[in-house]
Amino acid sequence: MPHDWGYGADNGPDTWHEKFPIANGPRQSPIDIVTGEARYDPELRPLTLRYDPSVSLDIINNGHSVQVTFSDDKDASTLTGGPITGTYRLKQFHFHWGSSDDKGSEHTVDGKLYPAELHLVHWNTTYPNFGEAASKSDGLAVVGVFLEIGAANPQLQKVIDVLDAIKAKATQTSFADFDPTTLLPNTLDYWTYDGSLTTPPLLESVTWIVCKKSISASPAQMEKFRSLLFSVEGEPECQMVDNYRPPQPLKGREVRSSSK
Ligand SMILES: COc1ccc(C[C@H]2SC(=O)NC2=O)c(OC)c1
Ligand SMILES: [Zn+2]
Repeated sequence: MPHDWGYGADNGPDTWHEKFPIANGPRQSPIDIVTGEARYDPELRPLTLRYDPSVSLDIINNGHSVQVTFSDDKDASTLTGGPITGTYRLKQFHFHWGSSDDKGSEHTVDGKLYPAELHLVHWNTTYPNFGEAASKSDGLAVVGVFLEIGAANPQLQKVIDVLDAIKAKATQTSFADFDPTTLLPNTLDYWTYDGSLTTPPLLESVTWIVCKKSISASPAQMEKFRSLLFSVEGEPECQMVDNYRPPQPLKGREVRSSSK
C-alpha cells in the first residue's frame, strides 16, 4: 500500500513535495493574509452565492476531513460575482480544524490562527466537469470561512449531529436538504488571491475567496469535530485533528480586498 499523504509526522505537509513537487510552486495555498498589504480593489464585485438545498447528497469521512458533497450536473448551487467571471458550481464543502482552539485554520490573518476553517469548493462551468476544471488555472474557486469560538451554531449543529455515523475513514451517510448558505457570515466582505488546493495534488487552480467575517462554533461543537478519526474501522484509532496545511510563501502574489 503506497505511503499515502496525511498530516502525521512522517506523511505530513513537509513531506508532500516528495510526491508532489508543485508543493514548492509559485502559487501555493494557504497563505498568511497581511491585512495592511491587501489592496482594496473597487472593481471587485459582491459575492453571489445561490445554493439549492435539494442538491446536497451525502456527508463523508474521507480520511482527511468531513465533506458534504453536492450533485453538480446542473447550475443549481452556484457562485458568481466576486473576483471571478462566469459561473462556478458548488461541488463540496469541508472543514479543517486543530487539536486545540488555538490552531486549525489553513489561512491566517496577520499571523492569527483560527480554530477551524470551512471551505466551499466550486468549479468553473467553462469546463465539462470538476476533474477537468481542477487542472486549469481558473478552474476552481474556494470560499473560505473562519470559525471562531463563541455561541453554539445551530446550523453547524446539523453537520455535527451526523458525525457519530461517520466516525471512521471511508464512512458516509446521506445528507439531504442542507443549505450551505446558513454557514456563511452575514456580511461577505473578502480577500482574494490566486492559489492552490491545500492538499495533494496541490494543483494551482484555485481562486481563493476568504471571508473577512467568521462564524461561531462552541467549544463542545469543536470537540465533536475532534471525535472523528483519520483511521478506518478496526485499525488503531487515530484522532482526526490538525488536518491543516500551514501558510506557504506568497512569492510576490497580490492579495486584494473587496472592502476598505
Ligand atoms: C482535485 O482534487 C482535489 C483534492 C483535494 C481537494 C480538497 C483540498 S483543496 C482545499 O481547499 N481544501 C482541501 O482539503 C480538492 O478540493 C478542491 C480537490
Ligand atoms: Zn480545504
